Amino acid sequence: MNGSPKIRRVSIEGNIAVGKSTFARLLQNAGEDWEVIQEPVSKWQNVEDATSQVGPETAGPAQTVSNLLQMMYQEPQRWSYTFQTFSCMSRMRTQLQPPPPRLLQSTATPVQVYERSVYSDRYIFALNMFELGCINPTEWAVYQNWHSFLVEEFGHRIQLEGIIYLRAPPETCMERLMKRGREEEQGVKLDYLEKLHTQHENWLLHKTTKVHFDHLSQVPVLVLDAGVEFEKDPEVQTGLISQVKSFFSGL
Ligand SMILES: Nc1ncnc2c1ncn2[C@@H]1O[C@H](COP(=O)(O)OP(=O)(O)OP(=O)(O)O)[C@@H](O)[C@H]1O
Ligand SMILES: Nc1nc(=O)c2ncn([C@H]3C[C@H](O)[C@@H](CO)O3)c2[nH]1
Repeated sequence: MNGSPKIRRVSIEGNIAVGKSTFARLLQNAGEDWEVIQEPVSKWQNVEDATSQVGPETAGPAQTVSNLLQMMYQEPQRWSYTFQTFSCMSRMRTQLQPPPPRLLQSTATPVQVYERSVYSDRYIFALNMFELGCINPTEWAVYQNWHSFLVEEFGHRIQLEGIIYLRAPPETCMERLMKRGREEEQGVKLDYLEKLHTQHENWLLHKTTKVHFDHLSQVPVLVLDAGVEFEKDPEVQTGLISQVKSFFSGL
C-alpha cells in the first residue's frame, strides 16, 4: 500500500446519441473526485499520418489522411474491420491513461469515468457489424483473437469496477441524433439504432451476450433512464447524480 486511494474505473455505455457526452459533462461538473474521459471521436474523424509522428526531431505537424468514421458509415463492408481496430486501439490508450494527481490525492471516492470502453467495442459494435455481415468471419476471428490477447495482457490495468448504462428507446436516440446533426451520421437509419439497442440490452440487462473475461461478467451495472430530458432539468439532474454517487460508493 502506498497510501493512494483506490481509483475506481467506470464506463458509460449506451446507444448512439443517447446522451453519453451530455451526461459525462454533468458528472464532470458534479464531482471533484471524478475524472471524465471522452470518447476519442475526433481521432477517428482525423486519422493522422504516422510518418509525421516518428520522433521529436523528425516530427512535423500531424497530417490528417482520412476520416475513418465517415468511411465506415459510407462503405461499412470495406471499412468496419479497419474501424474496429482503430477504435479499439484508441480506447485501450484511453483506459491505460494514468489518473491525474488530484485523483491520487483524493480523500473521498476517486473515479475515472470513460465514455464507452474496449468491451463495448467488441460486445456492441464489432459483434453488431459481424452480425450485419459488414465484418466477415475471418475478420471477426482475427479481431476476437487480438482483443482477447490484449485484454488478458493488460489485465487489471484496463478492468472496470462499474458500468453505467444510459438506456432510452431507439426512437429517442434517432431524434437526438438528427438534432445533433453530425455530418458522418446522416445516413444512419432507425433499424441500425434498434440493432444496437438490442446489443446493449443483451449485454447489460439480460446478460445473454457471451463474454470472454470473468471479471467482466461480475461488473455491477447501473441502469439509468436516459429517455427523460435531463439536459436542461436541474431536478432530474440531481436525481441522476445522487444515483451515481451511491453507485460509486458501493464499488
Ligand atoms: N436527456 C436529453 N434530453 C434531450 N436531449 C438530449 C439529452 N441528452 C442529450 N441530448 C441531446 O442529444 C444529442 C446527442 O447527445 P450526446 O452528444 O451527448 O450523445 P452521445 O451519447 O454522447 O452520442 P455518441 O453515441 O455519438 O457518442 C445532443 O444534441 C444533446 O444535446
Ligand atoms: N462501427 C462503430 N464501431 C465502434 O466501435 C464505434 N464507437 C462509436 N461509433 C460511432 C457511433 C457514433 O456515430 C460515433 C461517436 O460515438 O462513432 C462506432 N461505430
